[in-house]
This record gives sequence, C-alpha cells and structure tokens, in this order.
Amino acid sequence: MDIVYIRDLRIDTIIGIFDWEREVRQVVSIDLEMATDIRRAAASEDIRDALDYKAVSDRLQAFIGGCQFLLVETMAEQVAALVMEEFEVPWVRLRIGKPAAISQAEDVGVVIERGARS
Ligand SMILES: Nc1nc2c(c(=O)[nH]1)N=C([C@H](O)[C@@H](O)CO)CN2
Repeated sequence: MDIVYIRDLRIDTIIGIFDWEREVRQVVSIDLEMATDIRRAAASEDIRDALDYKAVSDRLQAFIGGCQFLLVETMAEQVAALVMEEFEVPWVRLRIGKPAAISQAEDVGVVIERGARS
C-alpha cells in the first residue's frame, strides 16, 4: 500500500460548542493520509491515474468551509466518509486540529483511521 498525503491543510470554518464559536470562524488544521497504489501514475505520469491531492484539497476546502459542526468528531467522520466515497480511497488516517481552541495548548483535536489497508 502506498500513501498520498496532505499535511496541515488550513481551512476557515464555524466549529465549536460555545456561543462565540458559532459566530467567529476559526481555522482547522488537517493532516490526511490516503491509501492508494501509485504505480500506474508513476508509469504513465498522467494525473488522471493519480489520487490528485489538489482535487482532494479543493473538495475539503469547499466542504469544510461551508459546514457548521459543533464537534470536531463529527467533522472528522464526515470528512473521512467523503474522501473514501468520492475519491475511492479504501483507507484513511485523518487528524483534525483546532489550534486556536485552547490558549494554553498548541493544538487540540482528533485522529481517526477508517477503512481497511490493502
Ligand atoms: N472531544 C472534544 N472536546 C471538545 C470539543 C470537541 O469538538 N471535541 N470542543 C470543545 C470546544 O468547542 C472548544 O474547542 C472550545 O475551546 C471543547 N471540547
């Protein structure tokens, strides 16, 4: 199994349980690892044979930028499902952090793995 990854993708969104968080957009930071087989793309050098990290990044920007989740857990589950379904990815590891949420902490959030490595 190979991995195509995106690291520290930063997206402005509404997320959180507190009143101020329902009004002020804040940044979420995303690390995403996606299982794939890179050999066909490596041989053809055709982006259509690759799991296109630009296309995934653009899709996540549109999805997360338009959402208003309360919990980072809900966001993580929906992002994992979207990536697996729309980009035919069998396994993902996803970290979503809220770096501005806790002033005494550098970052807080969740890490999930979904699907099966092949
Ligand atoms: N496990 C979680 N804990 C907390 C979350 C969350 O989404 N998942 N959210 C908050 C608040 O929104 C926080 O980010 C504001 O500082 C608290 N705990």
